[in-house]
Amino acid sequence: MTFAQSTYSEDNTFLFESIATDIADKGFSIRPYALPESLATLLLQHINTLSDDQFKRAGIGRANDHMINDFIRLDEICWITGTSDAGTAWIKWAELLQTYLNRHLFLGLFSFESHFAHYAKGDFYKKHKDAFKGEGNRVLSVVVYLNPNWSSEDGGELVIYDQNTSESSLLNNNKITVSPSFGTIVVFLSEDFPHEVLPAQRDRYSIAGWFRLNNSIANNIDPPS
Ligand SMILES: O=C(O)CCC(=O)C(=O)O
Ligand SMILES: [Fe+2]
Repeated sequence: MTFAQSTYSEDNTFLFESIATDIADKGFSIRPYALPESLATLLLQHINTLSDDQFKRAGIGRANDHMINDFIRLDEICWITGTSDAGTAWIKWAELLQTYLNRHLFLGLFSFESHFAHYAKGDFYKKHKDAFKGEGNRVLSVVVYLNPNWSSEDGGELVIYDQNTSESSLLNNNKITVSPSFGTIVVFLSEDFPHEVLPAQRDRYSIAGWFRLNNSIANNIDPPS
């Protein structure tokens, strides 16, 4: 059995159940150190083998609207296509999550796209949304982090703005701050949560992915990315 196959068969039921419950309750889920260890390790090993020129400056917008904007984001990305054991294992895991969430939350998730991201020292991604209402496009965002021994001085936190939190969290300005620590998983409804990445003080590695609707169902002509 290859590593990819063994990761595929690992039992994720408890994890997927907690993610589904969180999404149903509040629209997002933050699960520290939750990615199956074998998968997280495989992804980290793989990311370490990627050379600088396999990463490209990330843009904003899609197709004709696509552009690089230094004031909005500085990270570099590498799309995951499943040509490596690690990429295949990751995509399989995401498919299992997709199937589970469709079965339990009826989200109608149809396809998945994802990329590795590298934020070098000083890089950030300003407050943004991953999708806009009515575009019928990205439904659910997932981010996992691949940074062993991340400390608070290393910055690079993900800040999620929750417009609907109860009064008890008003003290935090309706902000949820997530450390990009190894194996932490964040999942949220793409249209509902503006978020940003604070400047990283050292190299920060992650995967960002999006589950989408079937675009023919969403009645939206989907331009290639
Ligand atoms: O890396 C993160 O914490 C989030 C990245 C992000 O928001 C994005 O790529 O859209
Ligand atoms: Fe984002």
